[in-house]
Amino acid sequence: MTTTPVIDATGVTVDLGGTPVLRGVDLRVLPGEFVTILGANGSGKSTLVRALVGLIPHRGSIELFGTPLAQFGDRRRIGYMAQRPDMFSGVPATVTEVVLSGALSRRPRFGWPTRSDRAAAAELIDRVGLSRLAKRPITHLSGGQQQRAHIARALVANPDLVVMDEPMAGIDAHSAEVFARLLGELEERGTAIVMVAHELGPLAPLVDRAVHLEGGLVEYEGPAHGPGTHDHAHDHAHSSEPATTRPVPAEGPLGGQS
Ligand SMILES: Nc1ncnc2c1ncn2[C@@H]1O[C@H](COP(=O)(O)OP(=O)(O)OP(=O)(O)O)[C@@H](O)[C@H]1O
Repeated sequence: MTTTPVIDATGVTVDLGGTPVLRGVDLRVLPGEFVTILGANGSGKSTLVRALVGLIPHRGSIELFGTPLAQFGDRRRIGYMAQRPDMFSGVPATVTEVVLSGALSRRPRFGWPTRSDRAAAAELIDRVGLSRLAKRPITHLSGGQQQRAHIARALVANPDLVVMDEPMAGIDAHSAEVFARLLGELEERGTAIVMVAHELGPLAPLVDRAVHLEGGLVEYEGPAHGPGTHDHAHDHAHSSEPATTRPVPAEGPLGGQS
């Protein structure tokens, strides 16, 4: 029996402002896989995830859950978190409203939040440590607290695919551990995760595969090495690199955990 990939992208090419930003990227993600997109600033990471969720036009082929992107209508199966999400910055929405909006936008028909939507939102707000701030306008929260609210928003509809662009930016060590536990639970339930990251920290052991972009091309694809995936003492003894996950050329087949 073959498993339908959650994402099957071939030759994804994107031009922005007349400049080629992605130049034929292939990406295949299976249910339950956690793939991290790495690369220097400007290498095309955000452009790739935005193309994958249909936010910007592309050439090449993208299929989600076996359906071409243009025909894919089941948006509630996808939890997306943009880089530095600021869509609520001009709106006096509370933390609860922001998190609940993640459930509403993924319902087939727009409607009032159901009791289970509210329960799911309250649980996630609690998990990310924002219960005390649930009724506050999101703009009154610190940057890291807002980031945690947006993480809760992306996960509230129990998606089958989570796409996140640098969700760890600005969140503290304890919140990163909580986030790792949430993602670990999703991964166990078969949710696929695609995450743009510069540092993985406690997420590193969850990652199945790293895709490293350079100049809009896949420069490396294979196991992610870094803290949590191999010996820390070895890192400190033999490397002066910061505590970040840096892929190295693969020796084994793709998709394996080192
Ligand atoms: N609207 C645009 N018009 C023209 N060029 C753009 C546009 N948006 C992005 N770019 C360019 O596309 C390239 C890739 O940008 P992208 O945001 O995908 O990079 P990134 O790898 O996510 O970087 P970072 O690590 O800084 O978030 C950059 O060189 C950027 O300047």
